[in-house]
This record gives sequence, structure tokens and C-alpha cells, in this order.
Amino acid sequence: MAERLVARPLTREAFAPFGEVLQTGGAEHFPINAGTTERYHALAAVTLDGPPARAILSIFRGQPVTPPVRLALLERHPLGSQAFMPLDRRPYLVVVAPPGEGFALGDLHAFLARGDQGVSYAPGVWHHPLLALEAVSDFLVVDRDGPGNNCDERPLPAPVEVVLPAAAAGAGNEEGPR
Ligand SMILES: NC(=O)N[C@@H](O)C(=O)O
Ligand code: NI
Repeated sequence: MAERLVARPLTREAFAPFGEVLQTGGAEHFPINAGTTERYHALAAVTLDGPPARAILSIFRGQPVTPPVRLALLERHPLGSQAFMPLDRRPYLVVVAPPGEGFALGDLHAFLARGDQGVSYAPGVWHHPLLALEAVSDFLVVDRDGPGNNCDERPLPAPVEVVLPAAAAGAGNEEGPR
């Protein structure tokens, strides 16, 4: 019998122990380009620790998962942050646990992210690899490329199933607060 983990809506406050939420709502912003563009500034910083490395931008094309989603492992990137921004503006799942040498099932948190929200995992934060929902979905990913081991995987102590709260199941892509 798998442990049930209910996903809750992603908010900056709830995600703060794990990193930043990339969204326009609540962000510092100002007009640029003679007022033709609004800059939502410094939503997150890119962290590159360890040996000299570079920040790179990639696109991850994720196959969708169908809740209830059964998890078997988490991973972490001890030497750098990793950010995901949905390009198809579909909701997706984020599962995290605080940084540290390990984690217990009680340390896991699941979030349902809207299609207008990205996340940036702080270095060392345990997280599940990309969990797209509904359809094949592209994500812009910003993370560290360089020497040193920057990906540790750790099996869960027991199977976990992530379920969507009925209320959030229809979250879809409606925009967050602006
Ligand atoms: N391994 C890899 O590039 N992807 C994972 O880090 C992930 O978080 O999806
Ligand atoms: Ni990762």
C-alpha cells in the first residue's frame, strides 16, 4: 500500500524552503524598451557552486503522467540550482523534500503548479524529476553544466502516490494574481 501525498497549489510562501516560484504575480516589475515591455525582474538567481561551471538553458520535453502518480525516488543537484518554466502553459507536479543527507516520507511535499508558474530548486533540494501532466509538454530548464557530481538519486523508503486535491484538479492554466 503506497503512502498518499496530496498535492497542494504552488505558492511562493509554501515553496520558499525549496527555492523560488517563477511567476509574474507578486514579482518586482518595471517598464523597459520605451514602455513597450514590462520586465518581471530577478524571479530567481542561478546558483553555480563547486568547480568553475556554466549556466545552460535546455528544453525538456516531458511525457505526461496520470495521477495517482507513484514515486520511487528523488534526486538532488548539490552544486547548483535548477529551474523549470513551462512553455506550453500546462499544469505539472512538483515533489520536493528539504536539502540534507537524506529524507523521510514525512519530509515530502507535493505541489500542483499552474501553467504560468515555474520553479527554481535551490542547490541540494531533493525533488522528483519532471512530472508533466495532461500532454507532452516542453519546459525551459536553466541549470549547471560543469565538472563535479551534480546529480544524486535516492530511493524513497516506501512507495508514495501523489494525488490531486479535487479542488485543484481543474486548476488548468488560469493566470495567477497579477
Ligand atoms: N536529470 C535531469 O537532467 N533532469 C532532472 O534533474 C529533473 O529534475 O528533471
Ligand atoms: Ni533535477
